[in-house]
Amino acid sequence: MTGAMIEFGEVSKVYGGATAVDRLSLSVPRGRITVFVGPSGCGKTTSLRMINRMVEPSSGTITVDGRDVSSLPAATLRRSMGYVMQAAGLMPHRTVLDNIATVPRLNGVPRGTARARARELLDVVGLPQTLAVRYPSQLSGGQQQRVGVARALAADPPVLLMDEPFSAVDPVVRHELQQELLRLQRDLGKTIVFVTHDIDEAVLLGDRIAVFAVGGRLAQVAGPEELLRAPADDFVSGFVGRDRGFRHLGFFDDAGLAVDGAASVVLSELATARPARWAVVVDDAGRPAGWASPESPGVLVSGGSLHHAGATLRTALDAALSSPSGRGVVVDDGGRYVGTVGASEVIAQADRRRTEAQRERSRGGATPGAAAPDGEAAPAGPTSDGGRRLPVEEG
Ligand SMILES: Nc1ncnc2c1ncn2[C@@H]1O[C@H](COP(=O)(O)OP(=O)(O)OP(=O)(O)O)[C@@H](O)[C@H]1O
Repeated sequence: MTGAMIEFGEVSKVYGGATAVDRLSLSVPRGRITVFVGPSGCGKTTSLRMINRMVEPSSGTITVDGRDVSSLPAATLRRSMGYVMQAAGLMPHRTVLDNIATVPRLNGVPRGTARARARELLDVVGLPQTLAVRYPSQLSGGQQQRVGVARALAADPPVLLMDEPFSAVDPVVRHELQQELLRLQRDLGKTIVFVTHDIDEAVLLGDRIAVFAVGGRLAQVAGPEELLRAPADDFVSGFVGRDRGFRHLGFFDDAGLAVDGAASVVLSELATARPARWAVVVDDAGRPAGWASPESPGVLVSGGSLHHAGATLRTALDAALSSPSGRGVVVDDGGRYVGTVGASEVIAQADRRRTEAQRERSRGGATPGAAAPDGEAAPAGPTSDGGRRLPVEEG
C-alpha cells in the first residue's frame, strides 16, 4: 500500500496562550523517512509527540493509517509505534535484552519468545550478542542508541518516531548510526518520522523534509534536493545555510566528469624521483599515499580528500580544493589511484548537469543522473517532489 501513513490536518498546540505548533497540515508518506527540522523551540518534538498522543493537540486532527488517533486508547497507540529519543531512554536496572523485549512483553508475548526476538534484533542493529546481558551503563553512547532503536523495532511497528536520536553521540558514531538507519530503512521499509535541528542530518536521511520556523509554523516541505536548490523563503534559505550551493553538488553523480590519468610515482622510488610537475605518489598496491612536488624532491606531501569514482560532484570538488596540487585524486572501489580532476572541470560539469536538470524539470521529468547525498551512488533519479533516492552503497 502506498500514500500517506500519517496526516496532520490543521493541528495546533497551545500552551497557556503560547502557540507551540501552528495549524500544521502535513502528509507523512508510508515507508519513507520524513524529517522535522528547524531551530530550537519551533515545535518539532511537540508535533512528533502528538502522533502517538504523548501530547494532545489543542485542535486539528491526526490520522495514522486512516484512523483518527484521538479515537484510539493512548496506551495502545503508543505501543503500536516505535519511539526512540535522544538519550536512548533505556531502563537502567534491566539488561539490554530485557530492555529490547519491553514492548512485546507489555503486549503479552511470552518471555522466551520476546527474548529470542530481542536477540535477533541485536543483529539487525549491528550489536554483538555478548552485549545482551549487560546493563545500559555498561554500553557506549552509540551502543545505547542502537539498543534504543532495537527496542523501538521489537514489536515490529509500521511507524518509528525518532526524536534527535543521534544528537548525543560523537560525529563518527553519529555517521555510523545514520548509515545504519538508512540500511534499516531499505531493509524494513518502516515509516519513520525523525526530528533533528541539524540540516545536514535532515538532507542525508530525509525523503521528505518539513522545515519548522519559530512559532510552530511549517515553512516548507520538500525533498532534500529541492530544499537546497529552491528554499521557499528567507527563513528557509538562512536555515539551510550559506553553503547550500556546495552541498547541492551532492545530488549530482560524476558521470561525464573528465578525469586525467596523470603520472604517478611509486612510494619506494620517491627519494630519487624528480617530477617535472606535481605527481601522485602511490604505494605498492596502487593506493595514493600523497603527492611529490617538483619544488621539494624526495618529500611526501600529504594529500587532500579522495574522490571515489562514481560518487558525487561534491566529493570531487572537495578533493580538488583540498589537494596541495589543486587537483583532486580519484580512486576506484578498491581505493587504487585512477587519475585526477580539477576544480574548474568539476564546476563546468556541475553547470552542465544543472542546465540538464532544469531542462528536465521544465519538461516535468526527473533529474538525470541524480545521486543520493554525500557520495552515495543512486540507482535512479529523485521522486517528483525531489525525494532522496535510496543509496545503493554506503559512503
Ligand atoms: N509541556 C510544555 N509546557 C509549556 N510549553 C511547552 C511544553 N512543551 C513545549 N513547550 C513549548 O513549546 C514550544 C515548542 O517546543 P518543542 O519542544 O516542540 O520544540 P522543538 O522544536 O522540538 O525544540 P528543541 O529542538 O529545542 O527540542 C517551545 O517554546 C516550548 O518551550
